[in-house]
Amino acid sequence: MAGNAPNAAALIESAKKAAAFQAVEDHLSPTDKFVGIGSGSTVVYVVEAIAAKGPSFSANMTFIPTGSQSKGLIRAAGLRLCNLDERPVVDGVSVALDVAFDGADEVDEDLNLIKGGGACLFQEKLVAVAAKKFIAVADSRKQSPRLCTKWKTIPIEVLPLAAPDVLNRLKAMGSPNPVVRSGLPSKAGECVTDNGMWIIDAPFPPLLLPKDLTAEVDGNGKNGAWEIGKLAEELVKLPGIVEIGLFHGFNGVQAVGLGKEFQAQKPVAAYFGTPSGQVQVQNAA
Ligand SMILES: O=C[C@H](O)[C@H](O)[C@H](O)COP(=O)(O)O
Repeated sequence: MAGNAPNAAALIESAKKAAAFQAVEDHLSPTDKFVGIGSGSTVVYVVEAIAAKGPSFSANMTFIPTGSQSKGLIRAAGLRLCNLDERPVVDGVSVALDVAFDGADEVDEDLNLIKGGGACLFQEKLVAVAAKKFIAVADSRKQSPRLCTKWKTIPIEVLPLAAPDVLNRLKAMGSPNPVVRSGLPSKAGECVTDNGMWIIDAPFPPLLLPKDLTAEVDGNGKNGAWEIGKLAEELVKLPGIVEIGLFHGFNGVQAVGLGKEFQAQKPVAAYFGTPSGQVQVQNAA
């Protein structure tokens, strides 16, 4: 019955769905109050999984979006919506999200992420760092030993006015051909983000982890090889860059020990659906 075999696109969709449903099952507790909902095609299944639990499960939950797509998903599912800046303040601090779920374009072996393939990286990072626990959901094509191996560019959100200078600076840092992302085929001209900014896609050679550094390789880009943390540090210093699609550093659980709550960009776990229907879970060490 080869004619009835699911095609590759259908297998990818079912892989995303399996990852999302398993992640929600494992990490959304009935007692959670504030839940971050990311952007992209995999997160659609996160919302589906939450809705499938029935209205009583989420009756006491409030959902925080990462952009207009995410807002629409929350509304369409009949879930309670609250913008990031509108959540309650307790003792002078906005309450932390109990958990946030989001997709990823590439995930390395230390759970660093590239995000922004759908131009939503800025609000996604704000929501991720506001969460005690961040969970990535994806299909297994996104798994990679080092970032910029499969997804070869870093999405960078920039002020449109600054784009020409940022492009020049990125070239000077060793990015061979950074480009402003086009809005085509759906929009003529540049891709404009939910924040009114543009996206630059900057290619870099595969990014090193701290453990890759040696006396010969210091990861500062001089030989074309950047270590993630060093590159991120240089990029965010560039005037005109609003945010970068590298999610790196430490996760929410480690952040508590470091006294750096609201600064954790990395997930505590990534869920990858495979075309064979399995879900592989990559937990933080
Ligand atoms: O800007 C978009 C987001 O970072 C997405 O979460 C990311 O691109 C992954 O999207 P998808 O689940 O469609 O692969």
